Amino acid sequence: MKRLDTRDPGFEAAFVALLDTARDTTARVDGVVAGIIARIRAEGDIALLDLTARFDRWQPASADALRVTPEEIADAIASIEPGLMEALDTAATRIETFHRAQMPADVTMPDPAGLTLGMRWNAVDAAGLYVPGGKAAYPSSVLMNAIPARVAGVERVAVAVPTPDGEINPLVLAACGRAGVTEVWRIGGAQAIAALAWGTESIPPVDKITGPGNAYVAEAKRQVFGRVGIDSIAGPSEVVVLADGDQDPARVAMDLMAQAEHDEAAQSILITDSPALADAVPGAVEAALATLPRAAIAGESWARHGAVILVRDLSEGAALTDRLAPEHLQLMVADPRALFARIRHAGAAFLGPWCPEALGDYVAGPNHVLPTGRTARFASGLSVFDFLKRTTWIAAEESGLRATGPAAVALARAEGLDAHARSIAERIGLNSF
Ligand SMILES: NC(=O)c1ccc[n+]([C@@H]2O[C@H](COP(=O)([O-])OP(=O)(O)OC[C@H]3O[C@@H](n4cnc5c(N)ncnc54)[C@H](O)[C@@H]3O)[C@@H](O)[C@H]2O)c1
Ligand SMILES: N[C@H](CO)Cc1c[nH]c[nH+]1
Ligand SMILES: [Zn+2]
Repeated sequence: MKRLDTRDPGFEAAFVALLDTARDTTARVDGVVAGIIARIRAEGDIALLDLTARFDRWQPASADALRVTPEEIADAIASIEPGLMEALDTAATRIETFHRAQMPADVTMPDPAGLTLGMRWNAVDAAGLYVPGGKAAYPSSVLMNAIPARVAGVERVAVAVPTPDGEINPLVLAACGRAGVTEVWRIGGAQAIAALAWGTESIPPVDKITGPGNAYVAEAKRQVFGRVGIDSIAGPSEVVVLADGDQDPARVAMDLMAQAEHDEAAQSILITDSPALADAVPGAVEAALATLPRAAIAGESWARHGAVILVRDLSEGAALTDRLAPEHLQLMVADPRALFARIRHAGAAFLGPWCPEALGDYVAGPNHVLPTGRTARFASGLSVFDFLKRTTWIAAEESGLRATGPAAVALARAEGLDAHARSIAERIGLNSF
């Protein structure tokens, strides 16, 4: 864990180093990922089976075994104890309500020149949803991906989830069932992203790939972009807790560890204007780690990428937060709304000491698939918009073409594009030359 203080002369260099640190598990994974994608493109199912055996330690008998059967989904649902199924249902209902509220309306705009202009939203035909499964199972990520896809109206929804050692978490399958997903593939990592993007003999390609994952998944999504659409780069988890001196160090510590326990490459940062809190939290983190089953992962993340930054005041903290553009931002201060108004770059914000980030991971309603690695400067969390695209349209009668066409003809002539000019001019009897 790094300790920084904005009063120190070396602060700016240390902060820039923190911003620039690559958090990938193996420093650079782009070469490995390019090799995996090339193999899937060249060899299809054979490569998929081989890479699944290598990285997930599971050797399927044939490509048919890669697809989860409807009976397996039904059995999984039946095996979940009712209280847990109720919790899944609460989460699903709340996520659906929030995402329904996001649905945009089509636009139709009659215009005084006699044209009618519009914009229509359509869902993509097929979406591939990546649900991580290497170090933890994520039933919640099934809901966060599949519900917006369904609300947007995507016809084919295919889930890819790795099954390390062949084991699949029943709650993941139950979440697929609850979200109405019937196409589930036991594949993970870069090979899953490549298979969804390019297709194999058994897996038809999709148009858009969404969902979080580790460094290999994030890099694979980056590399297949263009062949398919992607949402954001939702890589190893991050949180910035911006807290004042009235906060309980133990609660702050547990919130930091809640993201650290995802991955050794996760990053948890405390920014505070309170020297006392800055002094207390590292000890509270050690105390929390002593009680956490995933202490090895969380401790490694905290040691490698954690930071405590002491600032002169909360405005300075807000400015640093904007530079970090974290995936999650917790504002544990007396007036969180006022402070939030001064911060522009974060994937999702959690306002007040009673709003731990983990609430948003599961049941609040907004999506937990969020941009990481400072990409919240330009990207947003997953939403129905990721499964929709716009088609603009123009309807013209003769009068509308006569009113607006001459200007287009003039511009087409100026660009030297004769066919453009004549396609309009000859319709309205204008001498184009
Ligand atoms: N940003 C978000 O919205 C969000 C949400 C949930 C989870 N997460 C993140 O998702 C990630 C989940 O990671 P995970 O590892 O548990 O599951 P994962 O499914 O993302 O990755 C597992 C896969 O990684 C591949 N892999 C592992 N080691 C490899 C190697 N050496 N070479 C090639 N491929 C390799 C394997 O194919 C394996 O199937 C965590 O970083 C977590 O923080 C992010
Ligand atoms: N915090 C993760 C996003 O970074 C999402 C998640 C799922 N389950 C628990 N947490
Ligand atoms: Zn989480």
